[in-house]
Amino acid sequence: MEPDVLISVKNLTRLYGKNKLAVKVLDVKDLEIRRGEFIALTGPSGCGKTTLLNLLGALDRPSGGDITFEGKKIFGRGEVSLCRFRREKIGFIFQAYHLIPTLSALKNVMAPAFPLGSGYKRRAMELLRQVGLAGKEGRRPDDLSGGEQQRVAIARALLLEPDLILADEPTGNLDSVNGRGIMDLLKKLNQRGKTVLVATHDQRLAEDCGRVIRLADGSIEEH
Ligand SMILES: Nc1ncnc2c1ncn2[C@@H]1O[C@H](COP(=O)(O)OP(=O)(O)OP(=O)(O)O)[C@@H](O)[C@H]1O
Repeated sequence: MEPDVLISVKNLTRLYGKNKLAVKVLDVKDLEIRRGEFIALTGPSGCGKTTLLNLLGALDRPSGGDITFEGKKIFGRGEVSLCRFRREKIGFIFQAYHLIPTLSALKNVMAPAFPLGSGYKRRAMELLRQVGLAGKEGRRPDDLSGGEQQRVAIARALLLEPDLILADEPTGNLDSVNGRGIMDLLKKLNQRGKTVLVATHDQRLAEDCGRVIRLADGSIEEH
C-alpha cells in the first residue's frame, strides 16, 4: 500500500434483515481514499451513502469485508479500541447537526473531550472563532440559526484533530447561501490538510470537490 493511502476498502458489504429476508444495501469491491483528498459521495436517495459513511467512521459494522485505515484493519478490534478510533481519527458532521440542546455552543464543541477531562476550552474557543462564531460561545443551539448550528458541529468535529472528516448531507437542512458557506468551510479545512468525504445530493456542490464517487444501488459506479 502506498504511504499516502488513508483508507482502503475491499469487498465491503452491508446487509439488512436476516436469512432469506436479508437485503444487500452496500457492496463496495474496491475503494481507496488518499490523505488530503476532498471527495463528494453522490447518488440517489437510498443508494447507500449513509451506510458507507457509517462504516467508514466505524459507527456500524460490515456484514463482510473490512476497511483498512492507515494500514490497520478497523473492525478486527474490540469495542473500546473502536470507540477510541472513532474519537481520535474521525470527525462526523450530520445533516441534523446533532448538538446537545441543553449545552452552550462552547460545551458542545468540548463534548468529544469530556471522557478525557478538562483542558480543551481554549481550543474550543479558537475553533468557534475559526468558524465565525466568536461572541456566540454561550448560546444554546436553539438560539442559533441552522447555519450557525452546523458551524458548531464542524468545530466539534475538529476538536480532537481527526484525520478524516465525514459529512453526511451537511447542507441538507440549509438554504443555498448557508449551504455554500458550509461547503466553503469544508474546503478550507481540506486546504489545511484534512481529508474530507461529503455525501451530497447537490450536483453543484459535488462538482466543487476534487473527486466524485457515485453510488448506485450500493455499488460504486464511477470515481
Ligand atoms: N436500519 C435499516 N434497516 C433496514 N434497511 C435499512 C436500514 N438503514 C438503511 N436501510 C436501507 O438501506 C438502503 C441504503 O440506505 P442509506 O441511508 O445508506 O442511503 P442514502 O444514500 O444515505 O439515502 P439518503 O440520500 O436518502 O439519505 C436504503 O434502501 C434503506 O432503505
